[in-house]
Amino acid sequence: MTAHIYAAKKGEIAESILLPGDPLRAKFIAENFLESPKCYNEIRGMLGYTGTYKGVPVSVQGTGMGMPSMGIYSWELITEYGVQNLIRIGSAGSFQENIKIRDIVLGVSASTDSNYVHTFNLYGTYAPTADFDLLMKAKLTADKLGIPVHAGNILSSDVFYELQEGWWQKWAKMNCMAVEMEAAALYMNAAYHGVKALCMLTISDHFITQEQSTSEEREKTFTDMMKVALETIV
Ligand SMILES: O=P(O)(O)O[C@H]1O[C@H](CO)[C@@H](O)[C@H]1O
Ligand SMILES: O=c1cc[nH]c(=O)[nH]1
Repeated sequence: MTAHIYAAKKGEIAESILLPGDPLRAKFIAENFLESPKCYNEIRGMLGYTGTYKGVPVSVQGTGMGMPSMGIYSWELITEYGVQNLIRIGSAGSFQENIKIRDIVLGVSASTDSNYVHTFNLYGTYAPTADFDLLMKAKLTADKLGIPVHAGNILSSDVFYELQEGWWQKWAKMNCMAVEMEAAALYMNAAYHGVKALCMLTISDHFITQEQSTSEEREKTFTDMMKVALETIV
């Protein structure tokens, strides 16, 4: 029982979990990929389910948008429910010409404009990083499934409607692949507690071409990423 997942009892959440920002993406995954899914959380509409995938217990939990929300859910899942493997499955905006709409991106590292790191009281600049084992397994799994992926640095931003002129081109110049809003906090919480985390993204919109996905597409059609994530954790 935690402040935000308080109906779930210890043991009702699996050691491995998928974390979409959108709770309805969590519902879609539970209903379409998990066997015998049981909803363990509806508090704040942040749906969480546990079922099995190929016989292995797996949970899927919506985290909401932004670092504070991801910070809360990942912290509670790790510290109160013993979750060990956390894979964020999100959507992102591509900064790069070769990273196209619907492509999948693995966040090796997550640059950020957030101040989430202040809580760890470090002297210097922390580099939020994916767990290497999960990252390697995701890449090998994607290869085996014949699903191409890009891997590299992503940006976790606090601001969706950024006003600064030319802001994304500067990140693009640093070879940053795409922007989303949660991975850096997830990587920090996982590192602090010694558990494994990875952020996997599907490109939902493109800063160069101006292409955009609908919210329904973001909820229900990023199935290649869902498959890669599930096959990575079983
Ligand atoms: O689709 P999700 O997983 O929510 O991810 C992205 O979409 C939201 C913004 O539209 C942010 O949460 C961002 O990180
Ligand atoms: O955070 C996000 C997600 C998708 N597209 C964006 O531009 N930003």
